[in-house]
Amino acid sequence: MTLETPPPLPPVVLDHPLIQHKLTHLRRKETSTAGFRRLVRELSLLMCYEATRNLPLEPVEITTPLETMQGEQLAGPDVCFISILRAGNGLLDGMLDLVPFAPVGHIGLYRDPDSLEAVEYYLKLPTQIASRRCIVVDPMLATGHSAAAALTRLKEKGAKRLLFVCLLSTPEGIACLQKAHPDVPILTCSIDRGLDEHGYIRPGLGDAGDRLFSTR
Ligand SMILES: O=P(O)(O)OC[C@H]1O[C@H](OP(=O)(O)OP(=O)(O)O)[C@H](O)[C@@H]1O
Ligand SMILES: O=c1cc[nH]c(=O)[nH]1
Ligand SMILES: [Mg+2]
Repeated sequence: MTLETPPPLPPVVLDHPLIQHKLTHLRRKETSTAGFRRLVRELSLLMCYEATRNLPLEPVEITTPLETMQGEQLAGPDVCFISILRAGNGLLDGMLDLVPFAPVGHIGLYRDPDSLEAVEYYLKLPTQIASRRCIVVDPMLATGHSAAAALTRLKEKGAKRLLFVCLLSTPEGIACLQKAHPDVPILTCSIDRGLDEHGYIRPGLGDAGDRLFSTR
């Protein structure tokens, strides 16, 4: 690291009691597909509340039933969400409930089961990506390869202001992502113990995509 490169910010763990309560039920193996989907939607709504904490506001004059006043509104539609397919899509519904006007980009990545490297198969981004705040969502930060590859690709396309939001992370995944992208803050609901020999998060919640879409 050079003198000019500031050290990465420590990851922010979202320790709100509602988040931790819902996360515990999400992890349970007996949670049904319907329950899993409902919990991910609720969790993503709560995560979005935290992820949008620093969005800029601008003044706006409005009239209440009684008088005119100066209120505040979000300054311009500059935020967008980027979902890392496929499991990232599970986090979109709750986020879009709160920010329904936000454009959404998709990057398709799967983990090669042997090398655990990320393989890209799809990319479609909103216009003017360079001037937007990009909230990148994926439930799982395991080795960190998928998130790091997604952020690299977004930067290649011009994105400059990025934030990565996930449900579960590992110390290994955080280290990988911070090494590749020290400028990108990480928001997570939990830093789990680590990875097993197959690259799964332990204790984790299993395969997020399979549980969301009831595959396998
Ligand atoms: O940090 P990593 O080791 O890269 O692992 C995390 C990735 O693994 C999962 O996706 P997966 O490859 O299973 O694809 P899917 O979403 O289509 O199930 C998850 O949604 C992340 O994208
Ligand atoms: O534990 C893990 C690791 C990667 N992807 C998942 O869905 N789960
Ligand atoms: Mg998967």
